[in-house]
Amino acid sequence: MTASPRDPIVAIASAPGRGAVGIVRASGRDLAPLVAALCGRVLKPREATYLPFRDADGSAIDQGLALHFPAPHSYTGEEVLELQAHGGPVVMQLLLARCLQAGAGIGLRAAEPGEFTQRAFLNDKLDLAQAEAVADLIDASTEAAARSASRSLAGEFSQHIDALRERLIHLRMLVEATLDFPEEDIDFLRKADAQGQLDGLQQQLKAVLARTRQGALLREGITVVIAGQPNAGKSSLLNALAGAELAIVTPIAGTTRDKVEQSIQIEGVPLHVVDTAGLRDSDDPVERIGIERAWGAIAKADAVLFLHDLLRRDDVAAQQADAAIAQRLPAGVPVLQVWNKRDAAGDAALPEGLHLSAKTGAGLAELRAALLQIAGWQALPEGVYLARARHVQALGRVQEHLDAVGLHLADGRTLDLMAEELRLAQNALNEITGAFGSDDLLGVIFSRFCIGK
Ligand SMILES: Nc1nc2c(c(=O)[nH]1)N(C=O)[C@@H](CNc1ccc(C(=O)N[C@@H](CCC(=O)O)C(=O)O)cc1)CN2
Ligand SMILES: Nc1nc2c(ncn2[C@@H]2O[C@H](COP(=O)(O)OP(=O)(O)OP(=O)(O)O)[C@@H](O)[C@H]2O)c(=O)[nH]1
Ligand SMILES: [Mg+2]
Repeated sequence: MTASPRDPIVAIASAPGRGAVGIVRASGRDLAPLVAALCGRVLKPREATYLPFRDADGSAIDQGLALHFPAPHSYTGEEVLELQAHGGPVVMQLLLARCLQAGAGIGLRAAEPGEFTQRAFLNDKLDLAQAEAVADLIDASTEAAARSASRSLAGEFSQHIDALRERLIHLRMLVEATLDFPEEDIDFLRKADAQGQLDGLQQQLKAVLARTRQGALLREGITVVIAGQPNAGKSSLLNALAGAELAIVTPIAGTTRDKVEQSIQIEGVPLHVVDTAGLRDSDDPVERIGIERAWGAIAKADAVLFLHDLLRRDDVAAQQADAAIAQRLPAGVPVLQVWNKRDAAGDAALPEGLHLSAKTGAGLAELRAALLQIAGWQALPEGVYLARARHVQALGRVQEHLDAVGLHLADGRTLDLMAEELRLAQNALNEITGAFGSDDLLGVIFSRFCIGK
């Protein structure tokens, strides 16, 4: 990255609303005029000073702590000024406005979302995966997500990517060297055990991919659609899982029309549960629209929870209706067969699948475990670092390119294609940590941050 001078920026760094303390933060070069105007003195580096923050007329806006970080030893790697004031929204706005006014001469402007962290990235304080972890840490809604994001921010994920990259570069150099010296040939690669290196690399990649998938799962979760005939108890089950009366429950078949969505978490894994209209042939135009929506949700589901009614297990019409639904379920989506109303079903032998009662809660623990399993969640002994779907996709592309390298290596006559596949594999790895990342990608990632971060 070229270290081009960037505009100084300022923003409220603390959350909107009232708080005990609020922070206004500026980052840039040559902030001395700003420091002088707001604080009325030169500040000792990295030391908190209690002083009045001065308005244009010299009066105090508030008394607080000022912190000055000379470049490059700051969060952004630029010169940073922090004003830690009493955290009222009006105080924060006054301080922000005063900074913009006092900083007009140095071109100070309000920061865009994520711009502080983007600068930390551009100044090599964080790589891209770590910068993403900052946003994920702030957004974390479960303890597991927060702890895992913190690991990624500390660089645990990046270290795995860097280790892969080093091995990949080693193999790449070997192949490129063979290309550069035409008298060398595929035997040279054989002697250098290129195959062994590739195998090792692929194995390591597999392990990293598995862990990254877990990390992405912890961040993104999966969508589970509850589907089945009317009155099976779908809405009752959603309510039982959520622990709240979200969806309307009645004994009338065809109660639910709109989809009802609720995110819950099981062991920290987010599950987006969707309750849908009971599936049947209907002449009611409103119900038909609901049923269409149910099929639409099923088509997009990561897993389908197919709910059956134990009280109708011997009813031939119900069996036929279930069979018709089963036939229409999309191939490739995992389906969990679940029987409801166990509390009222007597002691007859139970059909295959999970059995529960949305009414009493019996069997819900087993259902939760089965949902975790279908999501592919395994609590790893080493712990999880948080990752994103973007990272999993990039690693998947690395895997494809390495598979192609294997084919070319076996072929033995396509060294140049092998070199190209290795280059593409490295590019895909680089996208994760942001080495040579495209500007488009950076724009998308940082624009999703909150302002002041
Ligand atoms: N008041 C305050 N609290 C905060 C932040 C902040 O910006 N301000 N942070 C913002 O997200 C987080 C902490 N992140 C930070 C990261 C690096 C440096 C820093 O000064 N780095 C220097 C020195 C490192 C050192 O002494 O070891 C450097 O990297 O050179 C500061 C904060 C959370 N808490
Ligand atoms: N005994 C018993 N009754 C249940 C259980 N779960 C649901 N019910 C009853 O079954 C009826 C239908 O429940 P709902 O949750 O509305 O069923 P649904 O599948 O959402 O129905 P639609 O929205 O019409 O598709 C209601 O009278 C519920 O009280 C259960 O576990 N045991
Ligand atoms: Mg319902």
